[in-house]
Amino acid sequence: MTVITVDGVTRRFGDVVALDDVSLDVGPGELVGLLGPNGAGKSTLLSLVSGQRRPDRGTVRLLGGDPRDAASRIGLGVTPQETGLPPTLRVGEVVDFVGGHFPAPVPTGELLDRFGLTEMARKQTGALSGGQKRRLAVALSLVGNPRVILLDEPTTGLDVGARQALWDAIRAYHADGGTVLLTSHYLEEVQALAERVVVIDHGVVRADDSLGAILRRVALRRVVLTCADDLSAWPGVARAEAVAPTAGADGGTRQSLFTPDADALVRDLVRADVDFRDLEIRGASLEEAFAEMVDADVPARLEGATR
Ligand SMILES: Nc1ncnc2c1ncn2[C@@H]1O[C@H](COP(=O)(O)OP(=O)(O)OP(=O)(O)O)[C@@H](O)[C@H]1O
Repeated sequence: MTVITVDGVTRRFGDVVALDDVSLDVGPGELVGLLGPNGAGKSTLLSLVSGQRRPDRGTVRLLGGDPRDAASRIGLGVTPQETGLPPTLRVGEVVDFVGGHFPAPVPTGELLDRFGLTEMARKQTGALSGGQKRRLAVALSLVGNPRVILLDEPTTGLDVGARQALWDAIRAYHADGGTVLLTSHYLEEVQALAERVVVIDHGVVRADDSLGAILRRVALRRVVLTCADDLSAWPGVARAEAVAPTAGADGGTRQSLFTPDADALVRDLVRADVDFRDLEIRGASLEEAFAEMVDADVPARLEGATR
């Protein structure tokens, strides 16, 4: 049985199509990173899975049931992007309160210990730092001993140490068999945690693959040159695109060759005496390459980049 099933889901807000025919299955014990730029539709997808919203079209199932039924959500823990903690309640009281809604909550002391919050148990949440609040918000997703957790940008705004500590807690939950669907803007975060990565942009799933496969895809470098031959099938070229205007003033086609090893490709082309000119190599950072992956208008961007 899948833990989360999203099938052909479309969700609009007025004229904005936040999700456009999205399908996604998450199996037991998976740790899936949902990666995408601002406004991609990540939070909307989580809100459908947690039953806060209804899809306009398509179906969403959570642990075999309708997420809008409270019974389906007994096995669910959620950390939303923003958490409003009651400022005058103490940390321990908030954990007790949320845990009280579940049949078999984690004992408060144990949960606080796991998240390094023991010393703050008697502090009012209004007195916590931003990082401490975030830690508490993620801890609260686990208080009900859930089978699956949804984390919306769990470590945004945290310093390196706090981020590592939260990652460790998420990893520990996963190692115990828990299922995790988390969103992030940060490749680094997804890289640190996820086994599977779903890239979403403009409400559309652009890629859904293992972390390794996604990283290989985004780690490509771009070799731009003008050549009379089509080099798209050259060894080492993973993908090729014509760059508009494709024809140079004195003939040849301007083309972008994406490759994991730009140096080796250029050496090969020189050795084979391929007649190319105006060579440019753009070393894409992971961020740049990721942006390229979600950019539907790649040829236009490449044209701009080669000027
Ligand atoms: N309640 C709402 N009313 C109107 N439009 C909304 C609402 N919620 C989301 N949207 C729109 O739907 C689209 C997807 O938003 P969503 O919050 O799901 O994206 P996101 O990927 O989570 O973005 P971010 O990374 O910035 O949190 C955006 O265009 C957003 O403006």
